[in-house]
Amino acid sequence: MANNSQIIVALDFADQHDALSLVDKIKPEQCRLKVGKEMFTYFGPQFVGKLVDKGFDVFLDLKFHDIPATTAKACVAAANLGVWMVNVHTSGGEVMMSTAQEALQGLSGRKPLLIGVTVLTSMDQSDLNGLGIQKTPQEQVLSLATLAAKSGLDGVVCSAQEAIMLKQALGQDFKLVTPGIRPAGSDKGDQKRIMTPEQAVKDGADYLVIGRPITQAQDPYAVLEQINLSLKG
Ligand SMILES: O=c1ccn([C@@H]2O[C@H](COP(=O)(O)O)[C@@H](O)[C@H]2O)c(=O)[nH]1
Repeated sequence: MANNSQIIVALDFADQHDALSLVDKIKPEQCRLKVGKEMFTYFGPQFVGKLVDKGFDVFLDLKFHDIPATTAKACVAAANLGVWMVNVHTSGGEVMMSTAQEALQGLSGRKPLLIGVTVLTSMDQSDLNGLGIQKTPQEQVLSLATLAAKSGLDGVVCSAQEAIMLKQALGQDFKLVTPGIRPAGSDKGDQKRIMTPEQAVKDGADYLVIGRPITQAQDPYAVLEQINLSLKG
């Protein structure tokens, strides 16, 4: 069934049963799901397979970053799990990104979207300076996203704060996947470049990655529904 929800719920749980009890109360039409490093390391491909079998679009957020051949083979392995989206770090460079995309394009069957991580939403100017990077986060995101587009990727992970700039520079079809989404009044946690769901969509974000504001809420389903409704209006 077609899924039009722009929300990707980040399942960051140490207990598989906690994650599945949340998932079992959600329908695939209400959101997509993200499996990241924590749950993949604990529960592996089997857990991903359970979500795919339930009919969810799954974003496997493992942020591959390695030599081109290894990265490409990891992306193919992800595709073989039936995931909808997979990602690499743009800082792996043009050859790494284009090799991964070519490997996915060579597969038969549905190809997952390949997305490049730019500057983590938990980082600000001082974090970049600590890496010896003097550019602003916006400049660094633009430069890495431009490289991702040149390498043939389908889009990037960035903050919604960079959405207007990236849509102008790289076009409407280049997908923007934005973590660091915080409904008004919710806790920032370790996120630094944040935006509300409504503003993110207004600015051009295609997909909103939302973890703790939903998963740690007293009533996660109510929060998910409320955000879905706010995006429709
Ligand atoms: O730049 C990035 C890339 C990935 N993430 C991931 O998104 C979720 C965000 O969760 P919240 O609880 O809503 O903060 C999390 O799984 C991160 O690993 C990101 O935050 N920023």
